[in-house]
Amino acid sequence: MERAVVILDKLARNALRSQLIPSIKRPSACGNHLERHRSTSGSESKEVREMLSQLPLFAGGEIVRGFGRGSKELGIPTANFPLEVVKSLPESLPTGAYYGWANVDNGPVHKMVLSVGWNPFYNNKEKSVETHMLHDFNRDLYGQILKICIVGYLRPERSFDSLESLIAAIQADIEQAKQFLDEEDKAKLQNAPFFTEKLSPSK
Ligand SMILES: Cc1cc2nc3c(=O)[nH]c(=O)nc-3n(C[C@H](O)[C@H](O)[C@H](O)COP(=O)(O)O)c2cc1C
Ligand SMILES: Nc1ncnc2c1ncn2[C@@H]1O[C@H](COP(=O)(O)OP(=O)(O)O)[C@@H](O)[C@H]1O
Repeated sequence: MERAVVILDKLARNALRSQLIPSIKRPSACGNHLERHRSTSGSESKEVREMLSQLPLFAGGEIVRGFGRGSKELGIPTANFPLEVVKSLPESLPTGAYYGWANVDNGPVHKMVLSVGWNPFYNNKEKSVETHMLHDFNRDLYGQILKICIVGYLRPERSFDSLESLIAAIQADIEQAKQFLDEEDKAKLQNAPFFTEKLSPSK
């Protein structure tokens, strides 16, 4: 069984690079989330710029069990990738919240938000990559193949004073993701051939 693969679609990446990099200077496309970074440190801005140059990123693999907190504690279920997929994403991809597109077993493509990191609120020991699709599946998805297209970055991961604050932050991520993904250059990525192709082994 092909357990985990990651595909970085260079063509699609190059196609978007020309649109995302200038948008750092023109807040119209991705201004909101980058603004949050400008207000912190200069080095973070550079890191965000470097990260954006790698988007979009396409990845896929089997959905495995996490800690089961997403649906029970947060009311926000997340589909977790195995460690092989987590490790094969670029190391320079900063931890934090992202948005993009996702599908399961080559089915319909849905908007999604994504968490990359150690979940400081829970102090996880392993890095995880977790996708919440903005779709009501009403069932678990373990063992099925998740494909994602990471389109943009929202914010760094952080700890929170309370579970309610963590949930509120993710809900805010979801609202932002919905808006950004309606923009034409981001919306078109939901039709990427990657979502219907057979997965090829890790490159
Ligand atoms: C969009 C998004 C943003 C997140 N941001 C944070 C964060 O800033 N800090 C944090 O500790 N966890 C964050 N999480 C991760 C949740 O804590 C995690 O999904 C939850 O613990 C469920 O994990 P599980 O799938 O292992 O049960 C985020 C999750 C999502 C989907
Ligand atoms: N909209 C959705 N987005 C992502 N995963 C979902 C969704 N709906 C159901 N699931 C599935 O729900 C199950 C439970 O999620 P969660 O509570 O986060 O557990 P885990 O920590 O094992 O991932 C997982 O199999 C997940 O794949």
